[in-house]
Amino acid sequence: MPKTKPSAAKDFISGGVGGVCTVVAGHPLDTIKVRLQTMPVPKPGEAPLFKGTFDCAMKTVRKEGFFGLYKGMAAPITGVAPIFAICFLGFGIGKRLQQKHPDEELSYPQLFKAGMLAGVFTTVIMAPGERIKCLLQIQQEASVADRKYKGPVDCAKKIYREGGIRSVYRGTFATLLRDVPATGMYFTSYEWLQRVLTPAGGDRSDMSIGRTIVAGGVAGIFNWAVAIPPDVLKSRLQTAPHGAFPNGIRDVAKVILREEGIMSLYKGFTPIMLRAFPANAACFLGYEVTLKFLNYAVPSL
Ligand SMILES: CC(=O)O[C@H](CC(=O)[O-])C[N+](C)(C)C
Repeated sequence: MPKTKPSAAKDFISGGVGGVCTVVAGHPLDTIKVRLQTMPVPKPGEAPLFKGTFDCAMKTVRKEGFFGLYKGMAAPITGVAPIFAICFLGFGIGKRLQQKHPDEELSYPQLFKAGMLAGVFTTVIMAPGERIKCLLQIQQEASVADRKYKGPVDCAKKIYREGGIRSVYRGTFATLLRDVPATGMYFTSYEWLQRVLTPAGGDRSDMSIGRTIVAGGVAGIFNWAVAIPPDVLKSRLQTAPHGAFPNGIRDVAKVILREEGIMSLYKGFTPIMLRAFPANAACFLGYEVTLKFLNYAVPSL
């Protein structure tokens, strides 16, 4: 008999709590990342809008106040909780599909496959959620009245009016390209570190706060090491004016490589990596604590 009953409902709820923790811990650096990735290319002799992560943070706080860094958070908070809920649910399903019995320890390639399935599951809401989030994050007008999009619902309505459901789902393939391998990496590295850091004779399923923070933070870094280049392409595609890239991600890749070079595929590297550790340590901690609580309070769920 397994020590606790694995369940889709527990994975879903705990994943949702993990998602909320991720956003609260990581949104300011996510805003900086999107602004660096999408700032206009400076003309010859012109200074770039932001010189780097710190400059972008300082200019944003000076111009828009501290909460400028939290711009666009309503969309991820409402979007990310279900995304992470579905992600952890998908990972649980992916694991159970490969297990012969609930106690069977999966190999790393099997964990990777379960993670990739989770990446496919999340894209249905991740793609439109990211499109809305990126469009809101790049607005730099200080007053709401001057902004094109007043909030996530207004943004969703306007992009739908502009180009229908295709516009809302612009960047779906790019999102799959980013999240399928990255999510495989995410869960495999988390599980690997949990196993490696469990002391000899200890039990991996006994939660340890320190181990979870390290494994979760490093899993976030591994996730983004794979995800950054497709993420740059995705952000550009999702924030471009209607009709700018008729062939989608292929056109974006061609233009970026021709005009800005291969290194531009790593734009936003510093804020991404600075955010990755705390945001994902918070995520897995939120997930594990909630799961432990549910196993204690409603073991039969
Ligand atoms: C792109 C993204 O949401 O990555 C998640 C980690 C993070 O830093 O937000 C991981 N995952 C795609 C598995 C949800």
